[in-house]
Parts: sequence; C-alpha cells; structure tokens
Amino acid sequence: MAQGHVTGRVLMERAGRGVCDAVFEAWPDLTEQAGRACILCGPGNNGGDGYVVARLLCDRGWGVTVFALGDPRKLPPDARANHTQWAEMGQVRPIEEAQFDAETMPDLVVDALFGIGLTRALTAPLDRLAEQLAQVTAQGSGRVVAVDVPSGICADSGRALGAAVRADLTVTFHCFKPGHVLDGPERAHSSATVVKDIGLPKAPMTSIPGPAVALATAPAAEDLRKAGPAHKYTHGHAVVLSGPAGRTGAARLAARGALRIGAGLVTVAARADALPEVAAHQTAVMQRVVDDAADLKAFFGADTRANAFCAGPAMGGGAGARDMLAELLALKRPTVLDADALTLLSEDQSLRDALHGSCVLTPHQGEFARLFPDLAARYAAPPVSGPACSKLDVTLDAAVQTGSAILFKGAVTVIADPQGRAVVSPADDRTAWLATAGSGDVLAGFILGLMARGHAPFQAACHAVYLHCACARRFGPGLVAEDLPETLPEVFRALGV
Ligand SMILES: NC(=O)C1=CN([C@@H]2O[C@H](COP(=O)(O)OP(=O)(O)OC[C@H]3O[C@@H](n4cnc5c(N)ncnc54)[C@H](O)[C@@H]3O)[C@@H](O)[C@H]2O)[C@@H](O)CC1
Ligand SMILES: Nc1ncnc2c1ncn2[C@@H]1O[C@H](COP(=O)(O)OP(=O)(O)O)[C@@H](O)[C@H]1O
Ligand SMILES: [K+]
Repeated sequence: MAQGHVTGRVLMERAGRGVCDAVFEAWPDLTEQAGRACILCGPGNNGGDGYVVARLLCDRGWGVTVFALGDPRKLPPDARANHTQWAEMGQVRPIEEAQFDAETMPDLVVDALFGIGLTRALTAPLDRLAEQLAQVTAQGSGRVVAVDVPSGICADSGRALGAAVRADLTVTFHCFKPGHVLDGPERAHSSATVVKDIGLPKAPMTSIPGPAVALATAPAAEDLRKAGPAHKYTHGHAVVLSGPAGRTGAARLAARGALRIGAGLVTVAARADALPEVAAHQTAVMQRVVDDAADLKAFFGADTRANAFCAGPAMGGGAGARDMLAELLALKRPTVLDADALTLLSEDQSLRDALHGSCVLTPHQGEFARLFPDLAARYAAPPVSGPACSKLDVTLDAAVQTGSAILFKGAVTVIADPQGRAVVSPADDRTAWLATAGSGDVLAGFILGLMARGHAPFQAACHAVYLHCACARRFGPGLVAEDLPETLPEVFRALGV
C-alpha cells in the first residue's frame, strides 16, 4: 500500500486519524466527554484503518469494543500490524458476537468492514448487522461513520451490492471515488461524505488510491470573456428549432439561455403559425419562419454563420419534424439534441446513423432508456458483484455507440464523449431545485450558446452543466427555469469573467 516515499503504515495512520478528526468536526458534542464506540473491522486494509481508529479513540479515554471478521493472522501486513498494536490495548471479539439494539447502542459505530476492496454482496452475519444498524439509527440512537465507503456499497459505482451499511457520515481519503458522487437506481447510503487529506500528491491521477472520477469544474474566465474588437458574428449565431403554436416556451427558454451565455445572435426558427407567439415574448432573440425541411436548408444551408443548432425542446414528432431533423443532421454543424429529437432518434435508425461528432445528446433517464434499451437494462439490473455497472459506464458506452457526446441528466449528471473522456456533476440540496419544468431546456440553450461561441461539443456540455448548477446554487430555493439565464451574469462576475 506504499505510495512513493510514504509507507502504507503511515497512510493508514493518517486515514484513521482523518476518520477521528472528521467525527469530532461533524459531531462536536462527542468531544464533551469520552463515549462508547464499537468498531467493525474487516479482513483487508479498511479493517486496518478501523484498528487505528480503535487505538486513537481509546487514547482519548473512550470505551472501545472491536469486532473482527475473519482470522486476523490473514490480514494484509499494515492492517495486521495495527491489529497487533490494538490487541495490546483491548480485546478483539468475533463479528458473530456483534449485536445492535436501542438499549445497548454505543455513541458511535465505526464501519471498517470493507472499502474499495468490496467485490461481492455482504453475507451473514454482516447483512443482518447492516439491517440492525439501520433500524437502530432510524430510531435516533447512536451514529454510524463509514471508513472510506459504507460497507456493501461499490466504490466504483455507488451501487449497493445487496445489503449495505447506512452511514450518517462517510470519511474518504485524498479524493472522492466515483461511488461517492454517482447515483444509482437505489437509495443513497450516506448522508454526508467528507474527504480527508492523507498527504498523497495531488497529481498525477494514478497516485489516487482506488478508482478515480473527474468532477465538473468551473470554466476558465478567459474562455467565457468577450474582449477586443470582435463583433456579434465572432461569437456565433445560434439557432433553436421551435415547436408549434402553443408549444414555443421550451425553445424560447433555450434561446434565452444561449443569448445570456454569450452567443452573438440567437434565432428561434418557428412555423408561420407559431411566430407571433415567439415574437410576443422576446426582443433580443430573432425569429425566422421555417415551415419545413426545405426552408431549413434554404435559410441555413448556405449561411455558415449559423454555426450551432438546437432541436428537440417541445418540437413535436411526426414526419415533418423527422425530415427537419434529418436535414439538420446533414448540415453536420454543432447540434444539441434534446427531448422530442431524442424520441425521434430512438424511432428511426437512419436518423441515428446521421449522428456525428459535433452532436451533443442530452437525455434524462426515460429518454436514455428509449435510446439505449440494452444499456438501460444493464444499469437497472440489481448488481451482485463489483465493480458494478454505473451511470458513468453506460454514458461512456452510449457515447461510443453514437459517436457523439452524451449528457445523461438526473440529480447527478454525467457527460461523456466517444474518446472516453467523462465528467460527473454531483448533486446537492441546491441543485435539487433544478428539478423544475424547463430547466433542461435552458441547459440545452447553454450548450448551444457555448458551441456557437466555438467551444467543442464535450467541453461545451461540461461547462454548461457546471454553469447550470452554479446558477441553481446561487439563486437558491424557489428557482424556476426562467431564473437560470437571469442568474448567469452574477455567476459570470463571481468567476471573474
Ligand atoms: N490504497 C491506499 O493507499 C490506502 C488505503 N486505505 C484503506 O484500504 C482500503 C482498501 O483496502 P483493501 O484493498 O485491503 O480492501 P478492503 O479492506 O476493502 O477489503 C478487501 C478484502 O475483503 C474481501 N472481500 C471483498 N468483498 C467481500 C465480501 N462481500 N465478503 C467477505 N469478504 C470480502 C476481499 O477478498 C479482501 O480480502 C481502503 O478502502 C481504505 O480504507 C487507507 O488505509 C489509506 C491508504
Ligand atoms: N433531482 C433531480 N431530478 C431531475 N432532474 C434534476 C434533479 N436535480 C437536478 N436536475 C437537473 O434538472 C434538469 C431537468 O431537465 P429535464 O429532465 O430535461 O426537464 P425539462 O424537460 O422539464 O426541462 C437536468 O439538467 C437535470 O440534470
Ligand atoms: K467501510
């Protein structure tokens, strides 16, 4: 477990200390007087971290009981050394003797059964213990801290391989693992996760213990800035295809998003009967009558200044919409495909064959399942062994299948491209306010606007998701879709744009 000049034993000591520090930071009341702790130690290095925690709590005067799984003589060397050190201070009882109920529940239970090494579902008596713990803590007794990952949860995917410990706090080391930020079809297993530094170098990524994940990061201010002698066409002309009369709101939201994010010009292309409705609602956004595929080709085919398109938000289906989409894909320009465009794609193989490397597809879970039924089935199947199929895996596979960037929406959003790059945008209580009608349309507009400004599709999608979440975090509770583009100027200022 050694990393460069640092020995595994030192890393394990720091990990155990990190867990203790995080516990007392999260629950300052536990510092007031020495309490009682129960440590569950597994057969690997996660168990080793547990023996360090046992020793450190005992040093603080806590009453500590350790239950161990398996034969301690078979522990890996660093964990065995910490077991030996603890055995001079206190007892180690077999895990079969562990029992939790409301009367005997200690102040703190430390789950050091399995970390990143979990490969299969918890079996007896661990599944029973996980269940007991969940029942007792649900009644308000005691607290559970998980070392690195709640046992039973796969660190690569965040999915439960059967029964799993429900932790009030998870303490991981160095950086988040994919399982800490991805969501699965199952419930969440830890209320909070904190990362403790154990002194590993920040780069390269290969120095990270366990699986790695790239989180969405803020775009550089200079990538968003407008400066110098540029004119509006320098910043691109974004075009949104609208739905029919009575269904133009989604396209208008996307258009507003594209304009606010800095596209030089934005046009909503609508059928003649829908144009008055579009015109009545907006001023800076332009309109053009586009009744069918022939109009689309006539207006935008030769005009290469129209350099990014968005199709799908409330666009509708049927032959007319299908032909329009076919014409649009034939232009081979940067294109965001959302909502109804995704449904059309799932129904028509020839449209799918026309997808190209400048497309960004933005499905939510339902649209993803229609487009990629095999991947969706693999993701929905209850996992039994690790690493389990994750949202990251299926998004990457979808990108390879289509040859386009895929942005798989949800509480957690994953963006992947056919070259194998992937970024995760994690969820929090503020981004949960994005679950409101039309927020996906604004996101499509953000991607559109950035592509019009010359950002490559995958980059545009990553930046758009980051800015979308940043707007939600900044605006806070009460957010509706219209607020997102209007909050962008504040977000830009905060980023130094
Ligand atoms: N890699 C590093 O640099 C560091 C690792 N540390 C700790 O080490 C942990 C990883 O240690 P290990 O790789 O030993 O893995 P674990 O301790 O997570 O577990 C591995 C052991 O569990 C067994 N196992 C897996 N699933 C099982 C199941 N369902 N039932 C019964 N046995 C099962 C495996 O056969 C193996 O013996 C991390 O999660 C972290 O807690 C920390 O000490 C900090 C530094
Ligand atoms: N808990 C959540 N459930 C669903 N969407 C969420 C959630 N949290 C954030 N979001 C985000 O909100 C947006 C919803 O988009 P979408 O499903 O297309 O809705 P709409 O079509 O109404 O705009 C996506 O960007 C998604 O990632
Ligand atoms: K654990």
